[in-house]
Parts: sequence; structure tokens; C-alpha cells
Amino acid sequence: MTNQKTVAILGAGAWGKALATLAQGNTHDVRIYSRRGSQTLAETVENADIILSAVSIKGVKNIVSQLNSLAIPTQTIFVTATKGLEPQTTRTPSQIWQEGFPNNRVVVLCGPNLSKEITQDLPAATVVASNSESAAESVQMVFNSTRFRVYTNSDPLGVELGGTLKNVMAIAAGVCDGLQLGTNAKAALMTRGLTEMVRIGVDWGAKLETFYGLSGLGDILATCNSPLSRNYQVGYQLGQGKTLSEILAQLNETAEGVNTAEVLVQRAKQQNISMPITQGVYSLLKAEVTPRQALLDLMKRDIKPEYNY
Ligand SMILES: NC(=O)C1=CN([C@@H]2O[C@H](COP(=O)(O)OP(=O)(O)OC[C@H]3O[C@@H](n4cnc5c(N)ncnc54)[C@H](OP(=O)(O)O)[C@@H]3O)[C@@H](O)[C@H]2O)C=CC1
Ligand SMILES: O=C(CO)COP(=O)(O)O
Repeated sequence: MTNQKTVAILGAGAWGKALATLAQGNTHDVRIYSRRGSQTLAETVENADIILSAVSIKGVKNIVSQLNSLAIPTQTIFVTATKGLEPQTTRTPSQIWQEGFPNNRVVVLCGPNLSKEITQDLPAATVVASNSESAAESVQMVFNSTRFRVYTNSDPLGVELGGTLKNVMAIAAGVCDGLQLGTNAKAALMTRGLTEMVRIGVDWGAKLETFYGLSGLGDILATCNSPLSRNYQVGYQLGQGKTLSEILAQLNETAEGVNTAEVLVQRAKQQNISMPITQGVYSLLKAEVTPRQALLDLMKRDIKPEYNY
């Protein structure tokens, strides 16, 4: 039996293209689907062993329902690489995929993976997480190489939330740098941001330790410190006084943290969970506060013990 797989990648954005290069580098048969391309969705997924979605959250539900009208075999593995949350339902992308395809195995791929660095052949590591160990191992084999180290994990929700929730912290870190608040402030922000992610993530059903792995802490370190992160860029420019609409008009790429902040505020309210940094980012995105006011609001909060999950 050959180890060569047929991999269909949905979405030819920055991340879809980078992941395609990684699978092609391991000599797999890779096809890419884009709404802007000439190959149809049906042609792209025909006989695919793996269907990987790298579409932004606003396109996920639509692509799932388009695929539902095709006869996808139950042995096909779905991989989701999207880092966003569905408005209103607060569902994660893997939950949307699993509900659409209850008899297929779903794997989450998430980690500190700035696509520009991966495209430049720089080394990186990631996590593939699933309730099915064999599915995670199959996906690990497809993408692992000497330039891309892939770990398996059995907590798909935690891995997915780590990569998704950190986008809000990357916006906050960008604001911090845009305001030139210094290294101490940034360290405090990232650490307390992680605490906030753990608090809501564990309530959601994720494992605490997952947030201290590559997809949580790892991705915070990458995106909160890199101008290559679109979310960081949004925050940085807000910190420098630009409006959100000005920033998004120039960005031309996806910054999922903008939508995620709103969804998280909604969920935190429903679950009665304190998320002051997320709330601050949300108020800033809504232009209800200035960056300086958002900082002051955080610093003026009631004093309390450090560990208070
Ligand atoms: N870039 C990165 O470094 C990383 C990105 N991610 C995540 O991957 C996802 C995609 O990001 P990225 O590729 O960078 O984004 P881009 O802005 O570069 O591309 C957007 C992607 O979403 C797809 N899409 C499908 N439906 C829609 C829709 N209705 N509106 C907008 N886009 C749609 C596009 O497909 P089409 O080709 O058909 O236009 C395209 O693949 C995001 O969730 C992001 O958080 C995760 C890790 C790293
Ligand atoms: O998730 C990412 C890197 O791990 C990409 O971050 P941005 O979406 O902020 O560019």
C-alpha cells in the first residue's frame, strides 16, 4: 500500500496555499479549490483521502453545505485549519464540520504557523488533534517534514480554542505595542490573556494543559510578537489611532480576532465568565473606548489573587 495521499485543500488564501506547499513537498497529490479558480468543488474532492479546509470562518458553513450535496465517503478525513468562531451559535469550525459529516473523522490543525514564514521555508511546528488517534496520525504523516514538525493531540476542542482565542490577544498585544507600553506590559498582557483563555476554554470543555502547548501559549508567543500577524497589525494600528474600518480596508486579508472578540464576549456573558482583556478589545473595536481608556480600565480593576480560574 502506498503512503501517498490525495489531499484536497479548500481555500486558496495565504494559509491554504502554504499548507498545500507542505503536503506537495511530501509528494502527496494535492488539489486546491478556490471560489476564484476554474476547478469545481466536486472535481477537487473526488477520491480525496483528506479534505482540508483553510477557509475563513465566514465561509465554513457554506462550504460544508456545498460538500453535503456531494457523496463524500465516510473514510474521508476532514481537517480544519480555520481559527474562528461562528457568530450566534459560538460553534467552532470542527463542530460545524462534525455536525455536517457525523460519520467522518475530523482533525483540527492549529499551531504557531505564520504563513509568510512557512512560505519562506522557515522551520515550524504544529498540532493535529482529533478524537480519532488514527485520523490524527494519518494527517501527521501527510504534513510532517524536517521543516514542519507535527505533533498529535487528543483534545481537538482545546487545540482549536487555543489557536482561535489567541487572535483576540494578538489584537491586544498589537495595541500594547502601538501605544509603546513596553516589555513589562506586554508580558503581563500575554500571561493574563492566557489565563483568560484557560478560564473560558475549560468551561467550554477543553483540557487546561492544552492551552500551555503549541496551539495556546505557542501561538500567543508567535502572533503577539510578530508584525506578520494580521490580528497584531489590527491592534497595532488601533493603538496608533487609526479606525477599524480604515485598517480593514487596507488589510485585504483575514483577521479573525475581530469577529472572535464579539463572539467571545457573547459567550462569556452567557456563561458568566470574566474576560476583561477580551471585553477591552471588543469595546475598542466598537470604538466605545480609546486605546488609552481600555488600558486604564484594565489597570483600575479590583485587586485580586493571581490564580482565580
Ligand atoms: N495566514 C496564516 O498565517 C494562518 C491562517 N489561519 C487561519 O486560516 C483561515 C484562512 O486564513 P488565510 O488563508 O490567512 O486568509 P486569507 O484572507 O488569505 O484568505 C481567505 C480564505 O478564506 C476563504 N473563504 C471562503 N469563503 C469565504 C468568504 N465567504 N469570505 C472570505 N473568505 C472566504 C478564501 O477562499 P477562496 O480561495 O475561495 O477565496 C481564502 O481561502 C483563517 O481562519 C485564519 O485564522 C491559521 C493559521 C495560519
Ligand atoms: O494564526 C496565525 C499564526 O499562527 C496567523 O495569525 P494572523 O491570522 O493574525 O495573521
